[in-house]
Amino acid sequence: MLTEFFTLNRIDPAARSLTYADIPASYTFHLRPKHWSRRKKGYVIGRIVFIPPGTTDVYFLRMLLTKVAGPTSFEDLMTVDGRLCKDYKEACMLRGYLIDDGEPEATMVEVGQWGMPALLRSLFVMILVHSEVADPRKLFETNWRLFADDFSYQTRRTLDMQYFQAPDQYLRNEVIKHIEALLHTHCRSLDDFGLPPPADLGQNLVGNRLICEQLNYDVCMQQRTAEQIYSTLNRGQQDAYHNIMNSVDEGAGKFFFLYGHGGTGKTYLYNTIIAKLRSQQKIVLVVASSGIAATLLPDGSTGHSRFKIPINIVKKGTQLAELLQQTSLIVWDEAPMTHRFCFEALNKTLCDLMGVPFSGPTFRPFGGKTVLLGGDFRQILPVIPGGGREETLNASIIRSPLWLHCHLLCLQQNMRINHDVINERLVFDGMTFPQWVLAVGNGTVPAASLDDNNDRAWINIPTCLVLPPNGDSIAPIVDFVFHGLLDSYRSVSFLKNRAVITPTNETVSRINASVLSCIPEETKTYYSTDSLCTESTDDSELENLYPVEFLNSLVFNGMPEHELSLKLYTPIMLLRNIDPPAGMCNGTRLMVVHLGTNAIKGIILTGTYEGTVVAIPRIALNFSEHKWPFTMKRRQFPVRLCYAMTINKSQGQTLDRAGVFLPKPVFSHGQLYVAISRVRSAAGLRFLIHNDSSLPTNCTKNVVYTELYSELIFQGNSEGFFFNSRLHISSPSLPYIFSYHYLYSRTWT
Ligand SMILES: Nc1ncnc2c1ncn2[C@@H]1O[C@H](COP(=O)(O)OP(=O)(O)OP(=O)(O)O)[C@@H](O)[C@H]1O
Repeated sequence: MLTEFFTLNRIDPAARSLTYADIPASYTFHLRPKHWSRRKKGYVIGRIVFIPPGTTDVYFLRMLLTKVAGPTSFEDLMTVDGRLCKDYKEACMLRGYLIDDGEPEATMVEVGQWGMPALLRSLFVMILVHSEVADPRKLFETNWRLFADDFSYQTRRTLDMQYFQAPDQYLRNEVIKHIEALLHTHCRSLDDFGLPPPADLGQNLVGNRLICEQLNYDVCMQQRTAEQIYSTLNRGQQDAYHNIMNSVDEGAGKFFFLYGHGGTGKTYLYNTIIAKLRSQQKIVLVVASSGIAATLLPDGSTGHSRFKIPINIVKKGTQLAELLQQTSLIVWDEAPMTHRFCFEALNKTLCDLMGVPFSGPTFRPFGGKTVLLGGDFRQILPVIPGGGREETLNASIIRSPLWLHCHLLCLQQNMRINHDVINERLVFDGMTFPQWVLAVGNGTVPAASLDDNNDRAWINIPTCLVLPPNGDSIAPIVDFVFHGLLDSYRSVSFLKNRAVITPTNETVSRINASVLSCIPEETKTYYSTDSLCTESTDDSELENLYPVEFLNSLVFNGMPEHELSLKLYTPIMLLRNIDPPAGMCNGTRLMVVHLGTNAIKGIILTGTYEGTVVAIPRIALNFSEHKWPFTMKRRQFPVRLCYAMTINKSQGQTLDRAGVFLPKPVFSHGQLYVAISRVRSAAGLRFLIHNDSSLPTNCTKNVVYTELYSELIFQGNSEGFFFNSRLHISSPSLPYIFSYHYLYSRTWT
């Protein structure tokens, strides 16, 4: 009938004054052949099928047919002032049949001033259903935030996270779901009004506590922090900042390594980037290789615990998988001390989760996530039990295939060092103390000339830093570090700033026992209960072969002693990450303030949680070693006295007074550098060296795997600013890199 109506309008000028709805009053429709002819008698009222208001095309076609007189075709209906509209709705708009959204919009704004979100949602639906809103989608997009206020609040209460800002995507979806339910009560649907259906967001928003935790930040505070720190960044930090932020903003997914010696402001830069991204409601996962470094980062945790490396594989669909998928940036501090397999495992996990192939032209490191590793390769490298130089180097991230994709960012300006009189004084061979520390780290201190020894690793320690030995007594170093112990042994500030540092656990125990014996407090001894882990063996005979007394005598790396003797006010160090979010990490130092039967009460001495009082329970710890055919379980407080600590444990600690006791030389890369770089000034550092009588007492070994540095930077060819076709180096003073000695001697000045 409609086609014939158009035909009639083309041939009969009289019909052109009528609309489709009017035509039956003056014309009759014939079926064979189909056509309209002028009505000769009678009067008929035309009726067009009712179509409820909405956004469907037929609704607007119907509106045109009831209002436009004499159209000659569908195109003619859609043409307004000579312009062919894209659809009937637009034609209605241009012809002025639809009310301008100004009015619904004004209604929303007005009621928005006093109405609650639930009321606004109902109002919106009423307007949709009962008014002919020209563009419901636009009205929704401009107002949905008004409808969502109560969802934000409810989410915060449910999660008990006062700063949690539910992501827009989640809030919008909740609004859509509620509006859909309201429309159903009017027998209408979202589709009727061109509104999007609710998305299936799974459990990845408020259903996923891991994600919520990463969004529970006061965005205004983060923004202020980011702005404030950003304004103080030095040039190198700014360059690195923009490189990293661009990668996140553009979704470029670059892999960066932030390289700089201690004090060049790596942590400062991480903090700026983290605050900026968190202020934008982006997820940043912040981890460090050691628990102690993790406590220095905002909401940091250890890489192993965060990514469940290496045992658990992150399965798709789990909360952790969703968290990783939604992460914008991963920051990993102290990366050089982590085995490259951990990064490779993370790479595979992320590739798997992000659907990126592990190899080939479309491979993207870490599945296309921006990853920022950082640290100082002069420090301790991954510890490989029984491993030598090559095994240690092979475990470094530099030897990983991932390194070829790395963008190396260098920080060179030391922002920490005290340029005080003592530090500026020359200590050795024309070098000031800070220059000498870096030269030790770089392995560029001249070799000592020793009569019977051609090992060039032996170096002379500046004599002003060496204490004269007294037989094999440890008294000189203990006296230097704990000078005034009897007056100050209860003082937190005294204890937190000093320690003896030495390469092995054996010497640590000896020094601890010696200092403990001087403390005028009662000793309390805790004995561990040791057993064989039944799950580790089927051999019931093993229990007879290895009696409990034997297990009590065993000492494993990182294991608390069977006989743990403590006194009030002694400093202890945690040996396990028992509660990282509360600052109780492997390496955290505390002072004992109560020795209970089942718990030890302590005050955290350093880091973000300094001054916090905590309780430490006994826990069960499992240990195994290749040479024993069993796993041993020891139930004990996971602590050790820490008047002295091993060099490896001292990494990350800052001290005012450190005594480096070397009954034997260090044995691994970076140990001497880590030991001497714990202090801020030469005045706080002394050595006690027990060498064979054939060697001078100011002479010791410095183990530095220098090939690491050449592999770090000098790999491959040069390509403009880049040294390797894929290894990119960005540094404001790149030419200095060609002269290592010059570079590192410059950085302290
Ligand atoms: N741009 C800067 N302006 C002011 N102070 C800064 C700046 N950058 C760093 N600092 C300060 O310098 C000191 C060292 O910085 P930071 O701890 O970030 O160095 P780092 O490279 O992480 O050192 P480490 O490797 O020993 O942990 C800190 O006290 C920090 O506040």
